[in-house]
Amino acid sequence: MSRATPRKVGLIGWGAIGRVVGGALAAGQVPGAELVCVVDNRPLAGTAPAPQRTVEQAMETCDLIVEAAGQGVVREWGAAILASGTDLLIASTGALTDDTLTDKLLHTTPGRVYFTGGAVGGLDLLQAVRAMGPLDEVRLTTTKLPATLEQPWMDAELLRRMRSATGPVEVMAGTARDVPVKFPKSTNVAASVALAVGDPDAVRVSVVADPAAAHTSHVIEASGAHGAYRFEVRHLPAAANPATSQVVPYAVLRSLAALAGRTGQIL
Ligand SMILES: NC(=O)C1=CN([C@@H]2O[C@H](COP(=O)(O)OP(=O)(O)OC[C@H]3O[C@@H](n4cnc5c(N)ncnc54)[C@H](O)[C@@H]3O)[C@@H](O)[C@H]2O)C=CC1
Ligand SMILES: O=C([O-])CC(=O)C(=O)O
Repeated sequence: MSRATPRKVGLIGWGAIGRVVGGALAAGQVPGAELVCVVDNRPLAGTAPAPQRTVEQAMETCDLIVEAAGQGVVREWGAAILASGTDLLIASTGALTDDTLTDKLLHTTPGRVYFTGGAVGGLDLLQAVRAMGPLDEVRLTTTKLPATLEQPWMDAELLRRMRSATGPVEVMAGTARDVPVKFPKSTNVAASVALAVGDPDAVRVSVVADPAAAHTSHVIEASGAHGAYRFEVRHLPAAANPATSQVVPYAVLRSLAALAGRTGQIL
């Protein structure tokens, strides 16, 4: 059953994700949800289908805010949004590698915090498995085009290897605690896996740059007392931002449909 009154949605981030999400909302493609305003730190000059507002204004007029801007927005505004009574759907899950912030977001009321599955699948099942007890081993291997993984902290030698690579190059091996900090705009998926299994330190992550990676791939492998799990996805990158997979805005729209109470939704 749908909610009696539509959810009033504010969107932070008018980029590769936000434009598709905002366009679909404005076109009425998510019954029970309407786009009220858009927040971005760049002037949008009327290019969005709803007025540009500040985060403070969005909190006053919306009952659900979608973050599709970056980890910094989650850190700066997450708790304030929830404290204002506005629900928050987060795409930049990488901010949740900070336990203090995670704790705050999970315990600040009366708003409720949600995370989109984003670019990866299987998180619902891993969360169910985790309810039976901890997993022994969880691995994520993310492979992308080298240019989408370049970071200011990389030394000249690593950049040279990435730029001249003719095959896959591992650019970082670590955990879901430290990888999303090093690649803030391109490895949120690691933090999403960690949210599903309940422990960022338990997820081993390998980030691979591959000049032949026409598709971004994420392979999740997990095992424990109750079984073994493997999820592999290959996505075309979004044209507007190749660090983001094309499917991500549609994952956000699916999350929004669930929050708007769409019947028949797979949860
Ligand atoms: N959970 C997941 O699977 C995924 C999560 N993401 C997250 O979503 C974020 C957005 O992705 P895209 O749309 O591809 O990025 P994008 O770079 O295309 O767009 C980001 C937009 O947010 C705006 N923005 C940035 N900082 C802001 C701030 N402090 N206040 C207001 N606006 C701000 C920018 O001006 C830009 O318009 C990524 O940075 C990443 O953290 C992205 C892909 C997958
Ligand atoms: O996790 C991220 O930030 C982006 C990503 O890998 C994807 O969209 O496939």
